[in-house]
This record gives sequence, C-alpha cells and structure tokens, in this order.
Amino acid sequence: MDRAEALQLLEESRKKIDILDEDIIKIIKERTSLATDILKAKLVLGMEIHDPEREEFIHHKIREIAVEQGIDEDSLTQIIMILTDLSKKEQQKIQGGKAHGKH
Ligand SMILES: O=C(O)C(=O)C[C@]1(C(=O)O)C=C[C@@H](O)C=C1
Repeated sequence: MDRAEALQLLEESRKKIDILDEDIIKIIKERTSLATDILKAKLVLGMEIHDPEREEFIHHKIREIAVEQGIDEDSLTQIIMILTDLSKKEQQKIQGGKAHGKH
C-alpha cells in the first residue's frame, strides 16, 4: 500500500466510524428513553429504580457475549455500566419531575 492509498483507507475508515458513532448514539438514546415506561411500571409495582439482580443478570450475559465475540470483557462491562447508569439517571430525573409536580 502506498501513502495515497493509506490516506484514502484512513479517510474511508473514519467516515465509517462517524456513521457508526451516530448509529450507536441513536441506539443509546432509544435504550435510555425506555426509562419512562420502566419507571411507570416500577412505581405501580413498588420497585426501586436500582435493581442489582437485573444488573447482575445483564453483566453475566454481557460477559458471555464478550467471550463469544472476542471483545474485551472489562471494556464491554464498563460500557454496560455507563448504559445502566444513564437509565437510572433518566428514571431519577423523571421521578424528580413527578414529585415536584405534586406540590
Ligand atoms: O430493568 C430495569 O429495572 C431497569 O431499570 C433498566 C436497567 C438497565 O439500564 O438495564 C437500569 C437500572 C436497573 O438497576 C437495572 C437495569
């Protein structure tokens, strides 16, 4: 591969990454926005926002997928922790808004 081809390959790969990053962000938004329905259900069921058992189940599942797909387990675990954190923060935000609306 000469220098011109290398530059072209880098540019094309970065374009693909930019598109994938946008897709990932859309999916993160879709996952986070489920917080509204999850909180609605939890309030009826008298459940806490933080559900350690469910999180443990997700982490176990993710570790299996990481091994299967040959992705670094710790990195994938960190990503899942960020995603569950986003969901909890969103649920707390909605709950705070609801509580505030009562007064
Ligand atoms: O499944 C739930 O109960 C959720 O609130 C969603 C979720 C998640 O983001 O996956 C977030 C917080 C809980 O601790 C467990 C899981």
